Amino acid sequence: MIKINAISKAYNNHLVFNQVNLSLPDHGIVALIGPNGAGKTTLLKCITGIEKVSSGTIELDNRTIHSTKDTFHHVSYFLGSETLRYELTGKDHLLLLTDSQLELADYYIHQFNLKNMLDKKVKSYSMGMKQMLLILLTLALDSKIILFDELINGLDPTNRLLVMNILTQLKNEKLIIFSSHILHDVKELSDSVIFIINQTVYFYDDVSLLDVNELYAQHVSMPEVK
Ligand SMILES: Nc1ncnc2c1ncn2[C@@H]1O[C@H](COP(=O)(O)OP(=O)(O)OP(=O)(O)O)[C@@H](O)[C@H]1O
Repeated sequence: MIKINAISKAYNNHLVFNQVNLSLPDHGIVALIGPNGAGKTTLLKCITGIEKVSSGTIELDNRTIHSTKDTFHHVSYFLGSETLRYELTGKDHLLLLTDSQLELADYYIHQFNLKNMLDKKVKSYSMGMKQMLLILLTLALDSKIILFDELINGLDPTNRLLVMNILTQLKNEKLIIFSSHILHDVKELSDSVIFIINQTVYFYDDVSLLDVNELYAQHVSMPEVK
């Protein structure tokens, strides 16, 4: 469904990744890992069409993605809380949804126990509350492809488990790609892994055959724990 053909991406003269080829599965959970600044967010933005690739192509169902217009009905994404309107309440954000999306939103509001916070303005939300509102909105769009940038890093253990359970339920029908620095979550949640390091992108299609900590340690020097 998503096919990445020899893409390279540079910001001015700074090369982020070079000659990447990937064929992503049409459903399942893919973790995106790599050190700070490796290019995880950039890759997600290229898949959404927010960022243009410098060369190569990304295809969605055999059609090249040129901009967000090409992914609008197929890809929903969670790329940070700056997309929220701070003077509006959580409920105001739901007004953007269609009737069927609202129905789905109601289901997730119940599952995540979010009812109480929705009447409050987003500016009064904690980081985790903003994250939960974004997760709610992203899931309610019911897209076939869902991208989450640092999805669960800021959630408390209850919300983390609730979100992980929902994603596990959805993975048979959707492709979910989430970036994370928490290797434990990667092992627990994902079916496959994209690892970005030194401008190179590796894809491991079966996480059960992979030692994620070992992979990371092979490429990134880690300080000793004192
Ligand atoms: N809009 C931009 N203009 C110029 N350089 C950028 C831009 N966005 C990202 N970069 C650079 O591209 C590289 C990759 O950044 P990116 O945000 O994709 O990394 P990341 O893997 O998501 O990092 P982190 O784990 O810290 O979130 C970094 O060197 C960053 O400075």
